[in-house]
Amino acid sequence: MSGNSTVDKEIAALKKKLDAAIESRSIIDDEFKLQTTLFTEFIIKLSQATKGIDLSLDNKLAKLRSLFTKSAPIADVQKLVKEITLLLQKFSIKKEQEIAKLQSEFNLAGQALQKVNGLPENLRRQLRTLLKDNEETKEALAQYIPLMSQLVNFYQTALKKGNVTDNAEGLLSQQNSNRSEKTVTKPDHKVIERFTELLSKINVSRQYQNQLLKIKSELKDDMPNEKLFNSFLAAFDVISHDLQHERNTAKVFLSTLSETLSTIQTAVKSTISTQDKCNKRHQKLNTQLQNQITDMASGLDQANSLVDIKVDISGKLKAIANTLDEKTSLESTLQVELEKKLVEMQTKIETLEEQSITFEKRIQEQQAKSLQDALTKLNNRAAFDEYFAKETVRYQHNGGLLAIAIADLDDFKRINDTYGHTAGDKTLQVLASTFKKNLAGDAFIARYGGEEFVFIFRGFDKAEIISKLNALKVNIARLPFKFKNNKVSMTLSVGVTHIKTDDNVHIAFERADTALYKAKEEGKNRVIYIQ
Ligand SMILES: Nc1nc2c(ncn2[C@@H]2O[C@H](COP(=O)(O)OP(=O)(O)OP(=O)(O)O)[C@@H](O)[C@H]2O)c(=O)[nH]1
Repeated sequence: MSGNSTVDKEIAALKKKLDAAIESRSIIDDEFKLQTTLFTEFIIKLSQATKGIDLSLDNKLAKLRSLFTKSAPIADVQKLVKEITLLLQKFSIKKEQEIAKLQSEFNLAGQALQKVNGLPENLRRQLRTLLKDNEETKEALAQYIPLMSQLVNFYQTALKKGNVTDNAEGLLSQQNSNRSEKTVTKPDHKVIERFTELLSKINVSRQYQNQLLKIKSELKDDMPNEKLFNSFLAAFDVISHDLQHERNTAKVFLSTLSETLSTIQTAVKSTISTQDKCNKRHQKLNTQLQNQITDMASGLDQANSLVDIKVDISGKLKAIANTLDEKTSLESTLQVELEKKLVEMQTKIETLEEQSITFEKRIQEQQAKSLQDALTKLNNRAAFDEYFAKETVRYQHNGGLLAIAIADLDDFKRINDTYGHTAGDKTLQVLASTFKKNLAGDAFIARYGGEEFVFIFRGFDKAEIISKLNALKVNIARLPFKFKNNKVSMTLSVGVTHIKTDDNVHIAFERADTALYKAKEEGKNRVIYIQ
């Protein structure tokens, strides 16, 4: 009896375990299905954005989609994602070469247009600027492919994470191991951090910037995986729309340019042939007139009476008048035709002019953006490199005073970790505008990266620079930041040095960096100058 009851108890316990296992399995299955759907959606969007770029890329993406629908092993998916990443990277290089080719074709077409006679002077000038700008710009389209490649890389990391914890546990999981309780899968904090940084680096047209900022502001450490996936998809949508927009702008301009060129070519050809025909017709009419006049003269010789002469002359004068009418009408037809052609050409040129203004604006916008930090709107690192190199050369030629300061926020990681990345971003924006308010007239200001900024001073001695930087430091510490109802103050450490005659940009930068390191070591919130 007692033996039976023990067996019953064991059976009941086993059944309970089995039920729990079945339930936990079904939760895992549901979640995996959901994440698979989101990933498949991402692959579809990636396929749409890259469609037609490369046949083997199209095929691999289609294969990836089918692996997902067949719930293939995650190792196969990873292998394919790796291949796709490599292809995108290869394509990024190819695309750059194609853009260079497109630019040179555009230059040739533009130069041909410049040679057309009668082109309005302002259009000629704009074309010259456009051609010059075009030589230097290749950012516009080239930036997208590496972005896609980064996003795919990102997914690969996410996939690996899923694989490390357990192949069916989810793509971005940091799971709660108690699966019998219904838990929401949370993404890894690092993944959100990297995604946020990537979003900060993406430079899209103004009209799409707010959409990216919105996506970024919605990223939170405690957001569920599916929401993060939706953010990936949304970011991808924005990038792909921007790419489309970019392609369209360039396409519209180039097609207007080629249309105008061919209209001008046709008009010139047809004017030449009309002129040719008219010349022949003119010659014929001239001969006719010549003959009529000769005929009139010979008529005079043979006339017997004044009446005969009158009749003869009046008849011949009528014929001459008719020939002259014909000549005038031919000339006016030619005039009308020429005017028509001119109006047609003018209209085309005006359209081209409008398009070239739009295109020029886009190029200028792209150029400005390629030197501007997307988050703070300060100069970016590329702009700093260019400026610092130029100023150093100038200093080596002309002498004077040139100094570089590197400023780094103290304990900024704490802001991110405690209040989130969006709060961190806002902080960086407020600091950037404080830098501008305090130093704009005195220094070139740039965001070097992360929470590091650089200032270049020209014409100030040690005491003046230290006083300016100390004043800035005090103003930063006074900024009234408030996060989640907590008053927070930020401090700044700065390292600064003057450039010396035998310095190069790297040596000077390193000296300022050493000064910054010293400022951090000595307790932060200070300015250190190194000779
Ligand atoms: N919100 C936000 N954070 C960023 C961005 N770029 C870099 N960071 C963060 O800046 C922090 C830098 O941390 P650390 O290098 O440890 O520096 P720190 O906390 O300021 O410490 P000290 O420099 O020693 O005072 C990291 O948390 C980065 O994620 C950005 O664009 N936005």
